[in-house]
Amino acid sequence: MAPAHSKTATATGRRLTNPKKQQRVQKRKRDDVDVEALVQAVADLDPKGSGSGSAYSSFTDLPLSAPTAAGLKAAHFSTLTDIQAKAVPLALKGHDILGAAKTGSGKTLAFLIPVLENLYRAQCIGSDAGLGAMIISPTRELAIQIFEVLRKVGGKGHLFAAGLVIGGKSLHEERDALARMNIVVCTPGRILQHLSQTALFSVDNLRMLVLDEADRILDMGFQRDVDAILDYLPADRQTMLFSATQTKRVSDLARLSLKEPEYVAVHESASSATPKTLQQNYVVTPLPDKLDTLWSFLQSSKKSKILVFLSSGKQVRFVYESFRHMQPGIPLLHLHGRQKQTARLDVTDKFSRAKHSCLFATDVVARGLDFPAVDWVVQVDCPEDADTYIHRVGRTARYERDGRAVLFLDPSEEAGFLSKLEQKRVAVERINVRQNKQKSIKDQIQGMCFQDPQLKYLGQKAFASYIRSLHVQKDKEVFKLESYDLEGFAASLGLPGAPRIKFLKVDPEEQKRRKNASRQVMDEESEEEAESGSDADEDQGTAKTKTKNGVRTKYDRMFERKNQDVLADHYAKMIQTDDAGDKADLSRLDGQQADDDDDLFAVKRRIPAGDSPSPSAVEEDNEPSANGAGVDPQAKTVNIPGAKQPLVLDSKRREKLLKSKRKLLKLKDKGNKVVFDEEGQPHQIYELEDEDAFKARGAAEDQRQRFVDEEVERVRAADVSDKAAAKEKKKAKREKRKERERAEVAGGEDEEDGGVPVLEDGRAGFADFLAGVDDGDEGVSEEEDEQPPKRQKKWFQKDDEQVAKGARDGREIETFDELEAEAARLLG
Ligand SMILES: Nc1ncnc2c1ncn2[C@@H]1O[C@H](COP(=O)(O)OP(=O)(O)OP(=O)(O)O)[C@@H](O)[C@H]1O
Repeated sequence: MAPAHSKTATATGRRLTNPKKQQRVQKRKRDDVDVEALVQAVADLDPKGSGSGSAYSSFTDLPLSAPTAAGLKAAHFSTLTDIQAKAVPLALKGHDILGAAKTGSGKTLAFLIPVLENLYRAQCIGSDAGLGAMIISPTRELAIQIFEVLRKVGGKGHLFAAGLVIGGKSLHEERDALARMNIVVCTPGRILQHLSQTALFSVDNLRMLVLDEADRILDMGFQRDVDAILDYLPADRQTMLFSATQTKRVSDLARLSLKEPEYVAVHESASSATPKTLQQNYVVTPLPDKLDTLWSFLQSSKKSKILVFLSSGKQVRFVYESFRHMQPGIPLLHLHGRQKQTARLDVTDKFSRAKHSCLFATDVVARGLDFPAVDWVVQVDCPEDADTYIHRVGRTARYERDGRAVLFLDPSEEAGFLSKLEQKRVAVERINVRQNKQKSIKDQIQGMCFQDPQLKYLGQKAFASYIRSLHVQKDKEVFKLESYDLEGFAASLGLPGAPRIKFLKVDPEEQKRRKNASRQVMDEESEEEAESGSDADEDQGTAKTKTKNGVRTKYDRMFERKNQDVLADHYAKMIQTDDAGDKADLSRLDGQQADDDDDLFAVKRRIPAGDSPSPSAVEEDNEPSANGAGVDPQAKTVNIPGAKQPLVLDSKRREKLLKSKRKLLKLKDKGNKVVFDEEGQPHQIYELEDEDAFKARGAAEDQRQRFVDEEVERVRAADVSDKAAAKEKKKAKREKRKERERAEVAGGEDEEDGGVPVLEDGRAGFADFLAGVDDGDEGVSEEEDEQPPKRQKKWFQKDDEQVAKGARDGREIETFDELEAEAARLLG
């Protein structure tokens, strides 16, 4: 099989002089004979099984073309799995198929083999033949995986042009390739884009349509795209649907215009809907303790390959970033739908190849992905329904391998979700976490969030998105928002309190109380000020005057806010991006894409329009111009170094202003005079002490003298105690050295006897090295005592003097030139 861009078989009928072309034509003739025989063999095929009525067990039992048989052999596929044995013969005969089988049971080959074979028998090969088969997958990762299997099996001799259309490349590139494809593996959104925009892309010859993870593709999320795609496709085609949790809705089947579909459900009568080799458990862990439990789990499973499911990309990012900082001792990876395509591919590839690793992911990897040898699937956040549970746990225990899965449930979710699982024939057994293994990481996370505002920001986003995910859950028997300990959950994400979420109804009484409380405080304050009879307020403008009247404006509230700079970086960027109409990359932690549910936050500290974004955030984006100003071409703002706010370029006059340095000076901050205290801390000038109070403490000279005396006394006392401490240290060290020498003399007993470890060259080891370091003047080590005293560098000496002298230090003046230079130095 050739990729879409390579040459396909040449049309027959022309005189061919090229030997390669002649060979190809001969092969085609042979193929023609093959094809005729195959068509006959398929017509004779009994889809129910071999002659004796039993299902087919080997691929060699089926009438397959030579290239497909060779591909299967090369990939070491010899026996058919149950779903393949039942679905492939029916599909070869052209039936529409509704295929359902457990996860990891080989459904991909069950539709790929018929695709290759049916197109081969129809000789739908080469660019003239047009597109013969379309395989739709819900995610890019799964589409890539299907394409890889197609290449593996079809790559041994088939001449089809096959391609992937999942986005990530330019439309133009994909368009050119699409025009020549016989088989396309695609995602719904991207293929629809081509169907509606690419003039040369014809689907008139399409014979086969396959929906992998059909129930997902047909559900609400893709409904519009899929319906639009179906409108373009010819009605006369073979349609195949596959999934571990198959749709049976009549409306879905009608949408797809299936013709007397064969329902092939191999595990329907099985006692469990999940693989037999999968061990499934759950632990009840309250929401605030989930991260503790996850951390403790990772600590005890470092030599495993683990896939951890969380409910949203924000959860994934927060857990990944915070755990990464705490270095769990197992390589961490993360994957969610908002990552860039290249990053997603890189992560799936790394996780596939890893022996021991932990991947935090959203449901973007819940379906279809065939990561090799996953030991554990951990569901930290409860899945939305039992089907999602089945797909998630299906990432382990694939094709007869063993695997384990554990589900974390909040006490409020336990009864509801277990009954849903039971209805779907999924049995999970409760286990408890060993208390001696459970470790709390709440303090660590809180500490990290305190130090790193970006992590705290991620925590807030994670909180909001999790609450939203609970809020939008359809199954209210399982997800009862009021039953969760949200304050505790916020604390477990390192937040000082639960952020307020718009859709969470606040008790109206409480809301009223909060409003009135702040007004009361302001009223009390203004009353106090009025009583003190200060006139100063009136000079400070309307804000305070109004406060006196009991009316608070939004400006009052703005100036009352504390810690305004904590998240300024993020909010500034957020506002900037919004303004530019571009939801671009907000994250500076790992370069991932922006989030789109910011509206969930009742942002209490949004930066007012007049305030400038933090300089660092703006400077990063802006290129410096000739006069030092950085221009952001999208936002049309300019950063003026030293100016309080960026200059908005909204008129020609302002653009001209940029060219005049003198005029720019007007925009710059004039600067503030500050006074430094004893500790070197700057203070505003108005913070200076009142002159009268200063005078009341005596004459200035007396005060100075008193201060000097006190300081001298303090330094003297400190000196005495320092010397005593240094003496003690020196004594202890001498004792230690003597002890060591005694030990060496006594026959060099080895260090296993408790002595100080000795390095190979006889030097003392690390412990002794530490003991030899001293910070006091008196504590200089004895070896150093024996060395000639180092010349002290005079505190006023310049470095260049030192360099000039350094060349001559330690030796006599020998030449006349040197003598002259020395004389010049002494004079000058
Ligand atoms: N006939 C076969 N012989 C040996 N291995 C097979 C065979 N068919 C499939 N496999 C292997 O089984 C694994 C699972 O196959 P596949 O991904 O097709 O499962 P699936 O049923 O599509 O799973 P899911 O429901 O999760 O999408 C793959 O690693 C595949 O290589």
